[in-house]
Amino acid sequence: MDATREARVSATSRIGPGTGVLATDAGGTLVLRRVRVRVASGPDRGIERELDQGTMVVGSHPQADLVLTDTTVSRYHAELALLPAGVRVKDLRSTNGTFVGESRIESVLVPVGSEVRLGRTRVELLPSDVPLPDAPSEATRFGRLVGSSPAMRRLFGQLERVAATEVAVLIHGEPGTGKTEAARAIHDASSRARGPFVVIELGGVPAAAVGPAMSSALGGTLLLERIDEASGAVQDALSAALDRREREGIDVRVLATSRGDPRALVERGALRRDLWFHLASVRVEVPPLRERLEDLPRLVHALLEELGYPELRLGAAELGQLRVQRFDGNVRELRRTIEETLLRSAVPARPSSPPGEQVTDELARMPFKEAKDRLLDAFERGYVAQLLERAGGNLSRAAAEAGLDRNHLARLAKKHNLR
Ligand SMILES: Nc1ncnc2c1ncn2[C@@H]1O[C@H](COP(=O)(O)OP(=O)(O)OP(=O)(O)O)[C@@H](O)[C@H]1O
Repeated sequence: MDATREARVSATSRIGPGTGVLATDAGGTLVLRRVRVRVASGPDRGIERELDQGTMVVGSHPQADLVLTDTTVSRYHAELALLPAGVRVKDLRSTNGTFVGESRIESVLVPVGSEVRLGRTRVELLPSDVPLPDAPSEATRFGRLVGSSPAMRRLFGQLERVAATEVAVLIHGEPGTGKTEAARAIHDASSRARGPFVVIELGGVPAAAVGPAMSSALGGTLLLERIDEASGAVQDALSAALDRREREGIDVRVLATSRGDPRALVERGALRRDLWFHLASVRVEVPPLRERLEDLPRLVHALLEELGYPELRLGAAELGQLRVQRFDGNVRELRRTIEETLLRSAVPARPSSPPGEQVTDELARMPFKEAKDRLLDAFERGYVAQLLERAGGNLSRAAAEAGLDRNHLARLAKKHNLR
């Protein structure tokens, strides 16, 4: 297998099945991103080729993938590679150079829609997306996320699809909707499930923590929590870490979450554009709870189960009350509401409730030794009284029954005034 072909196969397996790269279009639909490479000037003007997988070598040699007759173009002039984040343009040591804008480049990642120049020929990299069928999943659960509403089943369909690939995914949605759970579930459903799942909260983290987080996720998944809260310094560190990952082939899949609308972040300059290309070519939105109230019964059941009450069911009246809540805090707020309801309604203690029911409030407030003596005293008195009663006051019989020394039992009986 020659080197180019090998690169093509490995690039294809990197971007998953089918031809093209999984991406999200402006309308939020998953698409297979392909690029139409169109010659925009020079003697071959008008020629077009689809770049739908792996790499394309452009040059004047008849065996190049896109052959140009321009005499300022070298035999193997440049290589284009379709990646989830855009198109990598690499100059193959051409005589007259490869340019993006005014800059002569060696290797650079450019967004789809860019133009590059080889010698005197301009080449456009045009989007040529193929929409993927957006069928809702049959499942009503994905990892720990539950829901049977069309909105959640559509999300599950998208999550199943992205879990089968290696692409970076930006998960966005309101607070408490389940973004972290969605990321965890992607990892668990992916081929990296046995590798580490490392979470780094970008709000407030020092920039120096980014590199080590990437290293500790080797072979697994790194979740960048809340990129909308990353400071400029953290964004710079992230950008450097992602570049290094690509250059050195570091084996880490990256997922990210954001509460804010990620596109607006880029537009107002709050998120570096290159991070957008690296992290947000695939975006999935977790819908707010108020838009899927039909999920409430199932969610309540799942949360009760998690809280240790699998046998409990909420009545119609209680569910009705939940339905009129605003749930600005989404599923996290629902969880809190349920916890509070459980406390208020004094649900019987769970089997796993902490030991020490005999410790009354009064005992609990005493110094430890005093409380312990008091409790032991009460136990001794109760135990010995019942024992003697069963033995009809016969000390020897009672001692034998309880496995106690007769004299010891006599002292205990005396101490508690039982004889
Ligand atoms: N669809 C769901 N099914 C079951 N539990 C859920 C679901 N969505 C969220 N939860 C639960 O709600 C809580 C909040 O979820 P999570 O932390 O994933 O939200 P988030 O969107 O990442 O929040 P934030 O914006 O604060 O980072 C967790 O206890 C999670 O288990």
